[in-house]
Amino acid sequence: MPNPAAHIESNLNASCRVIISGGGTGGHIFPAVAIANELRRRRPDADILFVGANGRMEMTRVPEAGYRIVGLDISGLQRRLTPQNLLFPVKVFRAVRKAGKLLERFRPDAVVGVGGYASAPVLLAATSRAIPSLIQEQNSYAGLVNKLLARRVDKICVAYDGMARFFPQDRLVLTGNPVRSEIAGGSREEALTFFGLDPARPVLLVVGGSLGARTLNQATAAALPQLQEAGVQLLWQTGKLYYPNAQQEAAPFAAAGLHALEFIRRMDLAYAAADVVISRAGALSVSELCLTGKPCVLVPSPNVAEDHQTKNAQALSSRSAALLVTDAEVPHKLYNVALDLLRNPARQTELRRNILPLARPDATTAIVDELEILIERQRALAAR
Ligand SMILES: CC(=O)N[C@H]1[C@@H](OP(=O)(O)OP(=O)(O)OC[C@H]2O[C@@H](n3ccc(=O)[nH]c3=O)[C@H](O)[C@@H]2O)O[C@H](CO)[C@@H](O)[C@@H]1O
Repeated sequence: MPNPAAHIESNLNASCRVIISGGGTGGHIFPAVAIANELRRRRPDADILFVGANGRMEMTRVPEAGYRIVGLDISGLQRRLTPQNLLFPVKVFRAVRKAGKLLERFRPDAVVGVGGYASAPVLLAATSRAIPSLIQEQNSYAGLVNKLLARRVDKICVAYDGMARFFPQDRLVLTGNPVRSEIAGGSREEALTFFGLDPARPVLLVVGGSLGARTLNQATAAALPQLQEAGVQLLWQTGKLYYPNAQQEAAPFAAAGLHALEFIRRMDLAYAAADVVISRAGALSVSELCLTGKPCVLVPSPNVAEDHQTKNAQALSSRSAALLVTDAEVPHKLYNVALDLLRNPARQTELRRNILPLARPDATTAIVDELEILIERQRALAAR
């Protein structure tokens, strides 16, 4: 097995060296990219290295964002008894050892964990070497890795109130979720040209989270004739797994402006093009909808820990800042609600007015402020 540490060069003259670890889904990866971008904006010579899990989404998305990434061979513990589970402790042991070698070679001033498998070995190795560490927790219900490591790390940046039930109060900072800075800056004109859409007709964006959502895809496939009839254009993000089918289903509607897309790299333009968004209620999707002020129908995934997406969605729907349709209601309700909203500009304006104040545009800055404190502390210690 190749040793990832062996190939890593580190810039010992950089004003700081930081490792950012974690991933698995976009909800972990893109906040990590937002943190890296802000650190690089402040310190253009910062040496930033990502560590992810081999085979997971971060191994392609992070290089696309312009950063180096090293993959560890680590996966999650299955929730039932499987042969892989018997090997789990061995895998963790090996991953922690590799992470340790990586740290010794790269010599980071600080390590950031954003949740997901790869953050566990890196944070374990870092904290046992007294390297300063920071966790960013995106959800109102703490992820397993973050919960397990909370007592070992220096700072825990959270997006919701009430997180002291998971994390030690003395390390907690309420910052909000870091959203990539370009997300709210897309121009509608550029977006319509980019996606080849007609400026005279409304646009609906459907996003099933970074992996796609079966229920949304089934309902969207069934609604294609209705959308065409209504003159609505569609950007339908399907996720990798569902794309081959969805592409076939959408092909006859392409001339009417209804498009299936596996993954949207330019989410800034997708939001800018959209009049209305149907979305899963993952933490980052919700933060981005707040920041872009999009009228939206949220459909929380029922398959996540402690039903946290329902809580994310209710935080908005209870303030009339978004509409909520449950996963079970989707087949008979979702497209009636979405089409009503598309036909009702006054309701769109009301939702926009209510969702915008819920954004936390300074979240990334606040997290990188915390990170810089750790970096400076470490540099001061090293200079002694
Ligand atoms: C099923 C599951 O486990 N979902 C979790 C996962 O969601 P998931 O990975 O779907 O994450 P979010 O909804 O929080 O964020 C999705 C991110 O991917 C980006 N994006 C999405 C689609 C696309 O085509 N292009 C693109 O760039 C979005 O702009 C956003 O930045 O992590 C979130 C944050 O920990 C959790 O709240 C979710 O409950």
